[in-house]
Amino acid sequence: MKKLVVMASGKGSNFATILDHVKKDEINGRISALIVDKTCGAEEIAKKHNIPVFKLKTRDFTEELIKILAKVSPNYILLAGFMRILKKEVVDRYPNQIINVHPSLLPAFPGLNAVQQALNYGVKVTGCTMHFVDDKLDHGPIIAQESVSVSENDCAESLLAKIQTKEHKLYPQVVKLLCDDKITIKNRTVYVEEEKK
Ligand SMILES: Nc1nc2c(c(=O)[nH]1)N[C@@H](CN(C=O)c1ccc(C(=O)N[C@@H](CCC(=O)O)C(=O)O)cc1)CN2
Ligand SMILES: NCC(=O)N[C@@H]1O[C@H](COP(=O)([O-])[O-])[C@@H](O)[C@H]1O
Repeated sequence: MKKLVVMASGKGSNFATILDHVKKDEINGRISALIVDKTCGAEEIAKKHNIPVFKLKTRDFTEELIKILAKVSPNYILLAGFMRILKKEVVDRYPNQIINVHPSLLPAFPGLNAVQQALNYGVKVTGCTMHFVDDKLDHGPIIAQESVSVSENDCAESLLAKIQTKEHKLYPQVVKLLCDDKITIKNRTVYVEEEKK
């Protein structure tokens, strides 16, 4: 049973989806804590389900975060809409143990407002990416991706909704694979052990 910590800053729809799969025993893991950097929807979800919430208080939250993580001692740290960049001091303590979901097909459109970036560029296909987190931004080895088509009448909200539908499918799948030790990595290539038929 793996210990999971989720980090969020927003509504928490990805957190809620992962929690749902954990509660249905579909994932060999338990969410030990939620870490947030602001009052947010994810915090309300955690409180409703009696999951301990740690709220980062300082602007440079690195030392505070290191102490919290040392106390909880997770196997994996799941960034689910956490909108702050983790410093090298944190990332180096948890090699290949921190993952993130990003609303574009990386390396396209890294950073903030990825969905609007894709619309502004005029791409016909975008999507979401699950990746390991390194000390750079949206640069870590890619674990999995899902695509969505961009229609002419899409706006940022409608396109984000399509992308998040795929995120809510992909994120729990990746967490399940991680908790079942079915993901390995060599250099920048991530290998996923296929389900035995
Ligand atoms: N070391 C890493 N930390 C984080 C990564 C990562 O890949 N490496 N991913 C992000 C998530 N993310 C995109 O997926 C992302 C989050 C935040 C930002 C950003 O520019 N944040 C600003 C503050 C924005 C705000 O407060 O509203 C900043 O930190 O200066 C870009 C991309 C999570 N962390
Ligand atoms: N660059 C990071 C980024 O934009 N992450 C995005 O924040 C959303 C959080 O939604 P949620 O709080 O409902 O899970 C997700 O769609 C995720 O891809």
